[in-house]
Amino acid sequence: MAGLFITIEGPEGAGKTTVLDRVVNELRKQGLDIVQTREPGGIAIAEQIRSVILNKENTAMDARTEALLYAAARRQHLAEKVMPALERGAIVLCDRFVDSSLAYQGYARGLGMEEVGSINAFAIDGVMPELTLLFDVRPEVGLARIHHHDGREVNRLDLEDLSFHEKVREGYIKLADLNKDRIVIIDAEQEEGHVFLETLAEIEKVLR
Ligand SMILES: Nc1ncnc2c1ncn2[C@@H]1O[C@H](COP(=O)(O)OP(=O)(O)OP(=O)(O)O)[C@@H](O)[C@H]1O
Ligand SMILES: Cc1cn([C@H]2C[C@H](O)[C@@H](COP(=O)(O)O)O2)c(=O)[nH]c1=O
Repeated sequence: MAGLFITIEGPEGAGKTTVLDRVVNELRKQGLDIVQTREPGGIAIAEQIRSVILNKENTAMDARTEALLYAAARRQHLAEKVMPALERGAIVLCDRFVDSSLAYQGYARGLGMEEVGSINAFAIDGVMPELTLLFDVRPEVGLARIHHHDGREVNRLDLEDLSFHEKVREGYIKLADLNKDRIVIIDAEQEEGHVFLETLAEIEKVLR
């Protein structure tokens, strides 16, 4: 595939969406063909799956069902949006991808990173990002941010206890250790402007 696939990862309230919006603006000003998207979601079918997974009423959802639904949404989003964009040579910037499933379902939920990796191998069929930026933030900082963010709906995963969110962060750090050639850690507790500049610089490195 001719394009470039970049993902942004991190715990709740890390600032991914805020910084991604600024980065996309900047890169579009440079005349680049940018597709900004997110998981779960990004296209109608995956957004419908998202609303099932994140619905606060769905407290009975089994952990494996949750993992499978994320993988299903991922497959549809890849097939319908990401792969066609990469094939035409675009730069795809995606808020979350398979590392979220490994950190949240594999590590924090305890399903196992390998097991969750296996169901996702079927979904992604070899498509992996060239670069992943991991926005690292302590969960208490990230959660405080989202609770003060007017208009941001608190979803089923946000409501997990602090120890779950601590495990998510731990899972991400393990993934970064295992994938040093792909995952770059950004200190997301810095002031937003610094996070933006560091993110842009990392992306520009792979664009060169
Ligand atoms: N570096 C920063 N310092 C302080 N606040 C920030 C920073 N970056 C973002 N915020 C604020 O934190 C809140 C959450 O940001 P944002 O929605 O971008 O996070 P996110 O990583 O996309 O979260 P989630 O994945 O949980 O939806 C927003 O109110 C945003 O303005
Ligand atoms: C892709 C993916 C996401 N999650 C979790 C992470 C968040 O709690 C929500 C998505 O909400 P956001 O506001 O868009 O960040 O879903 C997950 O557990 N596993 C995944 O694969």
